[in-house]
Amino acid sequence: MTTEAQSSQSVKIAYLGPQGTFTELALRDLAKKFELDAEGLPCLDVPTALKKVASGEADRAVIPIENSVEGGVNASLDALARTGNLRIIAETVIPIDFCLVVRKGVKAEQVKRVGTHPHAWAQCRNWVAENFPGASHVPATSTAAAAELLTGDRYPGFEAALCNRVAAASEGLETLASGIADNSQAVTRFVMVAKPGVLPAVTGADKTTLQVRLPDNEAGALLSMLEQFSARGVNLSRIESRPAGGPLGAYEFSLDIEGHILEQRVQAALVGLHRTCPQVKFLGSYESASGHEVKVLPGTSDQAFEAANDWIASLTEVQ
Ligand SMILES: O=C(O)C(=O)C[C@]1(C(=O)O)C=C[C@@H](O)C=C1
Repeated sequence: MTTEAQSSQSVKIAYLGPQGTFTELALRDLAKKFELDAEGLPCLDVPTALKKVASGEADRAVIPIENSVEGGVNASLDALARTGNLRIIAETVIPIDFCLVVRKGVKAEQVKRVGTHPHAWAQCRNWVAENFPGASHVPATSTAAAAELLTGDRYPGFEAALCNRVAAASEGLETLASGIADNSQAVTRFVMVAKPGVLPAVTGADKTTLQVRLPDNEAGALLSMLEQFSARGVNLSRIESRPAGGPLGAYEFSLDIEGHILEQRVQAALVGLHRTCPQVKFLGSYESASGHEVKVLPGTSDQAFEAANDWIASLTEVQ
């Protein structure tokens, strides 16, 4: 058998570009971890990166999914749930801090507008308010896209950009400040996505991502969804409500649970969801970046489920 690492063919990985985004840093990190000969395909946005995988133009995509300051990256969560038939196969968590860059020669007092990705702005707005009072945000498709616009000939509508150190090192730019972060602990979680194939192996430190639609207008529907997990000792590490895309008031829940779909307690919870919820999307089981072993509560191990199934079989056996 030839693994991807041994094969001479490179793996095409679509990502939020251009070169020099935090997403590209995450891609390089994942490629190193899985020893992939990665060929990055920079995309304008996350839905485009995912579509490239769905259409077969790319083998994988790397997308930001959750930020410790701003919460879930809605554009990614929605695109992942709607693109259809894609699975998360790995994740990584990257510490985030920013540089404020300008065109060479531009002085700090000339900075009135700051271009960057909305998530980046959310992580630096207090710093900007303190150091550049009155400066406003101009949204860009990514941090590196904002930096790149500053290197062009035309005025991009802002004098400074917030980006990472890689993009800040681009020719023609000058760094006015670095190590910028309203929260010095800020991290962003990125996932690698592929078409369904072989499931990543069970490691004991796994996560499963789901998108669940609740029955409309049913009292206690959220509680009964959560009970499917609690009854099997399955812990949730993230839960977010997202509009279902139809009329006002219809919501889906995007969640990460601890455990792997090949584990019996996770399967039992999914069976319960499937019986009681109009739609359950399985978006992948994969090793968590923390590598922390999942705590399996007494009575919820695979052995406990097998023993219980054997017991039922013994009760129903024809003598
Ligand atoms: O703009 C980038 O560089 C990105 O990779 C996107 C993104 C995000 O979507 O959160 C990634 C990490 C940072 O939190 C800021 C922006």
